[in-house]
Amino acid sequence: MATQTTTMPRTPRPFNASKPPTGALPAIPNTLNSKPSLQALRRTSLLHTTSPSKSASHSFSNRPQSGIEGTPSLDRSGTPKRAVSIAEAFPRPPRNGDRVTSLPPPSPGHRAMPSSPLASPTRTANRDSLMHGPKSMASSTNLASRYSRDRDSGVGFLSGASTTSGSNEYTTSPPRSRSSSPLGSYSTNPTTVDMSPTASAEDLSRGRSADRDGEKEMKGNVIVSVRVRPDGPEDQMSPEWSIDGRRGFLSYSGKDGGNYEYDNVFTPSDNNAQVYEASAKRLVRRVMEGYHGTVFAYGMTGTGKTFSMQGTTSSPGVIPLAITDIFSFIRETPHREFLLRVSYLEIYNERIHDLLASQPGSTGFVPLDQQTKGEEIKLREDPKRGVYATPLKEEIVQSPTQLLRVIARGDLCRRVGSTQFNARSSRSHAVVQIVVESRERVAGNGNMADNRRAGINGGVRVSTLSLIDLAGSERAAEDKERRAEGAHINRSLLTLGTVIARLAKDADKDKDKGDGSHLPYRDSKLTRLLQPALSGNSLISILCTLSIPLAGVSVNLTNIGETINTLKFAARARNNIVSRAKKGEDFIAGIDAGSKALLERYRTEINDLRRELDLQKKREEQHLREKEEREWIQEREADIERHGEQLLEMQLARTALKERIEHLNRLILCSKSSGVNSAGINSARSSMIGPAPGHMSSMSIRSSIPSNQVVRFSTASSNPSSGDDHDEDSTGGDFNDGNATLSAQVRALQADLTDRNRYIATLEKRLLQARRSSQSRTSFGLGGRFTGEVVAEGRMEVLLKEKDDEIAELRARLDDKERMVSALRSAARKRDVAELCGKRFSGESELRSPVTVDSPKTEAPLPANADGRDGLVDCF
Ligand SMILES: Nc1ncnc2c1ncn2[C@@H]1O[C@H](COP(=O)(O)OP(=O)(O)OP(=O)(O)O)[C@@H](O)[C@H]1O
Repeated sequence: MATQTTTMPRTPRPFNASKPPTGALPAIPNTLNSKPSLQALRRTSLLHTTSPSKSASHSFSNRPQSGIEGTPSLDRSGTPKRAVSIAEAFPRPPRNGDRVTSLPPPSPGHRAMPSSPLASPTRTANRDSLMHGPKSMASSTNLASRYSRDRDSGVGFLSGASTTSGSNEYTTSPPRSRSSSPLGSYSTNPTTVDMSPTASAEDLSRGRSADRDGEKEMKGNVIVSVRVRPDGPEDQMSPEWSIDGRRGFLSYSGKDGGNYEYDNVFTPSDNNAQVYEASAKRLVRRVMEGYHGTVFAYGMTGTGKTFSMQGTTSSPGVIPLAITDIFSFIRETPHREFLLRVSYLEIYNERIHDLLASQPGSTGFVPLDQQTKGEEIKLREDPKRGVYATPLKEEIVQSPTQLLRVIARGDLCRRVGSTQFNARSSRSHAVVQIVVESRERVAGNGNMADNRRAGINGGVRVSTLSLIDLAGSERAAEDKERRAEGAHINRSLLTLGTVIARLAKDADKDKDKGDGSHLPYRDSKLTRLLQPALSGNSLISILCTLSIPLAGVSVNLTNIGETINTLKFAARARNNIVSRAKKGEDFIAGIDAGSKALLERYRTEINDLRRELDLQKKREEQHLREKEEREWIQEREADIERHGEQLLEMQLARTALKERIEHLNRLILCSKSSGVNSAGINSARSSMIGPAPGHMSSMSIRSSIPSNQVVRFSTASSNPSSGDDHDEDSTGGDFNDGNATLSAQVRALQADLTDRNRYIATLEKRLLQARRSSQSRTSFGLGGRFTGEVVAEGRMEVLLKEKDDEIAELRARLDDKERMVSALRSAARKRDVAELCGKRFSGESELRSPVTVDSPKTEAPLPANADGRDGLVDCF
């Protein structure tokens, strides 16, 4: 026996690769002791066939009275069966078709099955073909919908199209469920109809309808199926075994044998697709509608649990088919939005490991003790969430491929070991958990406000689908490690059996309480994890796998015992588990879903992010506006600076002008002073001095004459002794060269005046331009927007006004100058005249007496002004 372990990906195990175990197996508590005879079974079968309508009429009234083990009537005859079901919420799948696998075996061509599981006819189809004659085979989807229609019409099973396979003939089973009996001998099964406020209208109407006529078949929330692994051709099976797949019966006539009835009995010829269709498909769809659902495979090692749950590439099992259906449902339900998250854990040697957080061995073949495993997971209990494992990695998945990939990754980390019965035996219980969150889709952001606007009050609905592949029960192995693992596996399975066996008593005892608090759920991690499902909060489908020996093959009694234990386990589960599963309420965000519904949290987060995005956008716009404003301000500041520079320039020009004017004034005064001592001038002055124009000019000029110059003039003029032409030359400065110099000064002054006029005109023009551009910028729509600009504009106005004033002043001065120039001219003319006269006069006097020449000098010395300046100034 190989004892090596591996983390290699699982590959399909070869058909009949292992033999059934022969070792001792843990005993399952047996609360059902009777062993119905094969005759009783046959009688039942016969009645099933001949009077199908009875099933409906006895749906709720009687418990089965047959001696079939697994029906509560065996030990609690007459006691109402406690199986609870939602009205149509989790309907039983159609019964098996013509799958009676009892001796004598069917004809060889009877079980010809199509190779593709999805395209293959289902058992229900087979049944249909038998009842209604051969018809073409429809797709599995069509079959499902037809099944649904028939169920609603009360027929309970497929009708209509079907197919024959070769020359096979099939019969359709009558509508029935575990709560119904064609014999009319089943005890009453008090069925709980989910009339909770969250039940859909469809559910309610179905419930009412079922209550009303009592003829409609009520569907159980707990489906128990048995699958027989093919150990060889079915017709070579041991004659002690009889399988009626169509009716869900299985009997063993050997030692400790009995007759058993289940919701489904799958023969070796049934493939994975058929198993899924009948045992899990409707559960999966109900999970999508808001119910919690649990599917688990139980059975002896090597009997096909993993094969049924995972399947192979060519024959996908329950898990991949469920995943396909989940996404089909999402596609078919456009008015809701979904969020799926998946976790994958294993219970190995009573320790929980997160398979999604673990790393598989890189070499692919790593001894168990060397396999890297993630952090140990603890189980916690919460009133809302029930029992859950934490911390557990959950991955959000968006497509079937992604989900399958995640699970495949977890599979790589699952502990697998070689045992006597299975080369790749699962050494742990593996739990895939898919959490489905859904909510009504609304236009807008999908927040609660949008919901209210759309008239939708509901929040997020959360449901969980648990798909569990249990480790197989096995006898004590020779290998120490395998033995230790086996002990843990067997102990947990034993606890599971014990809990299930005591569920019936528990329900009787704790009708009021019903919390199962005294049940040994805590004795193993497996039962603790399954507690919510076993205690009634979940729809359950249990698939028990077993292997039936071939005829003539020596049978190990231990194997037989283990097979019988599996059958008993299944029977008890079917009778004792009571499911009160209700559709999950829609959690309103912030109340219940706060910690649970990721969808709501994501929606809230999306809304928050959207708000943040809007805010960001606004901030960006604001930033852009501010930037533009800054740029505008900078432009204005540059303008102001430019204006400032221009102003400065103008100020400089003005200063230059002032200086020049002063200079010119000085020059003019000097030229006047040059005539101070001249008699001609003095005499002319008396005629020049008029009260009117000269006075204004003199006042104006005097005001701008520096006092030192005046003093100089005064000194010169107050010295009569030296006041002759010669003296005048010495004190007259640059212009003391007589008449010619005076005319030159006048010309220079005129040129200067022209220059200044031109310069002032330029200044005026520039000022005008500056004012205009400033005004146009201000009126460009931005004027007055900012205080700084207003201030700047105000300052500009003031400056411009100052400039205007200055120009006016300059103009006035210019006028003065012009007047002064014209006065000078006329003075020059008079002087010329005076000189001429003087020359003539002096020529005559020279002839007579030279003394008279000095007379003008003494004649009228210029009176000094009050400030001591030369009085000559006043002649201007
Ligand atoms: N219905 C079936 N049809 C074809 N092959 C099957 C079927 N059931 C099981 N097998 C084969 O039997 C072998 C053992 O099956 P599987 O590993 O699924 O058993 P198991 O119950 O999971 O065992 P363990 O508890 O040791 O993990 C595999 O090779 C598998 O391919």
